[in-house]
Amino acid sequence: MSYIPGFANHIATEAVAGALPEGRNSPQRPAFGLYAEQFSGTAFTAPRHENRRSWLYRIRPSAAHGPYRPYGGAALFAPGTVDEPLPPNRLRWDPLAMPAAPTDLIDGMATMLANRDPADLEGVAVHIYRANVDMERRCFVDADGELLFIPQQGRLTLLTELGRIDIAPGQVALVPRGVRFRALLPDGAARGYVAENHGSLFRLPELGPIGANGLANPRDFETPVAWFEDEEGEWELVQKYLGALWTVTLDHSPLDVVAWHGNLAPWRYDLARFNTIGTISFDHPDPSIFTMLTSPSDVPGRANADFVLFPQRWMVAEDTFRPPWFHRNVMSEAMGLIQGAYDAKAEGFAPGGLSLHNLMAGHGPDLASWEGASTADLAPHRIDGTMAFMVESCWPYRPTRFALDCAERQADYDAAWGGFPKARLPR
Ligand SMILES: O=C(O)Cc1cc(O)ccc1O
Ligand SMILES: [Fe+2]
Repeated sequence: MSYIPGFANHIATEAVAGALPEGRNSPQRPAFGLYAEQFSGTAFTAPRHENRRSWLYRIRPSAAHGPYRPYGGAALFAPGTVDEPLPPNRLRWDPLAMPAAPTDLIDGMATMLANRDPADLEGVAVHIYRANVDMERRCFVDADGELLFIPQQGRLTLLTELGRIDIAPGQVALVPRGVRFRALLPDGAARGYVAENHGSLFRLPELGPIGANGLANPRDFETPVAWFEDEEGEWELVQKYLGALWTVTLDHSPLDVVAWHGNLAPWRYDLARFNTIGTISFDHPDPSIFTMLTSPSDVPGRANADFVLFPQRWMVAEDTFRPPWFHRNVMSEAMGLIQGAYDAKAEGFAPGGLSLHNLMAGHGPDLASWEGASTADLAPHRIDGTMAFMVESCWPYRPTRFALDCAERQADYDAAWGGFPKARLPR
């Protein structure tokens, strides 16, 4: 399976020679009787540099379906968040247990945190998936936002309308809003995170004085070439729409796009390609230096969602407390860990776990990390074998009922900041 490098480039690809019209989008009779369909990710009138759309040439129009009915499965996926007053508590979870029964990616999705209503076209939700069977004769489509898949355990194959994406822990993939797909699990079991962005599309951040290169470079994003399946018989299509799940039965696989062109398409990215930038003098920079993707809000500089990476890297700062400092922010921080240990949390934050430090919550290094980093010899030191991430949002997150009540929620997270010695002022 091959991929085309670049971020949001205009691509033209066909799985059958002659399927893609030349020089026009909507010929009177597309080749082979294919149906031409425009697929938009932004308003028609969005500024040119933000405008994202593709033209799909498919075996049947995606309009060919009956009425959707409420979907009875995936009880933990998009159940809504608790509406009681939200205490200003920090929250943390151990990795969620793998399911005992056969469970595919969609039924294995547990929504943990969300903010805003998908109908606002703002906000972001954080889900965790645990799955052990392939999606067979079953597809999923999210009308509520683009899906950033962050595997933590086991490979994922995403068979999407616009091509096939293979990812493993250490890689991420993005499926745009409205792209139908099904997921296969080559390792039999998989766990990971999904950031669902209801707001403006994720893009690469501005680089300012960093210059023309650095952080995630556009050439390292990979978009799959056209791929399709021509399958008949009963197929289920589950849709997430305005915060609820719906199902419809089709008489064919909806993954029937034979050719497409445009700049709205899924991609994958290898996190090892991230060009991490940090201090070579003193002080720990703000975590915005680690931004891989950003979804701006309407307020300049205040992200609807930032996807931020904390990769393995060298720490060389002189006369500096090197891990993240103590802080309280107006932004809200959901964090996950793909591999290794996170430098601000010596204890209790396991790969596959999740934490939430919401609006103005005091947080930072736990006691053990603070003790270690305050007394460490400041020779150059490499933080190895780690990859943490943050989904930072200007909208405070609310947990779901499941997130609050599940056995994996740590009852004693506040203890991470217990036992700090009092400062000793001169008498
Ligand atoms: O809270 C965290 O661990 C995330 C974080 C990391 C960092 O390097 C600086 C600030 C920050 O919020
Ligand atoms: Fe933080």
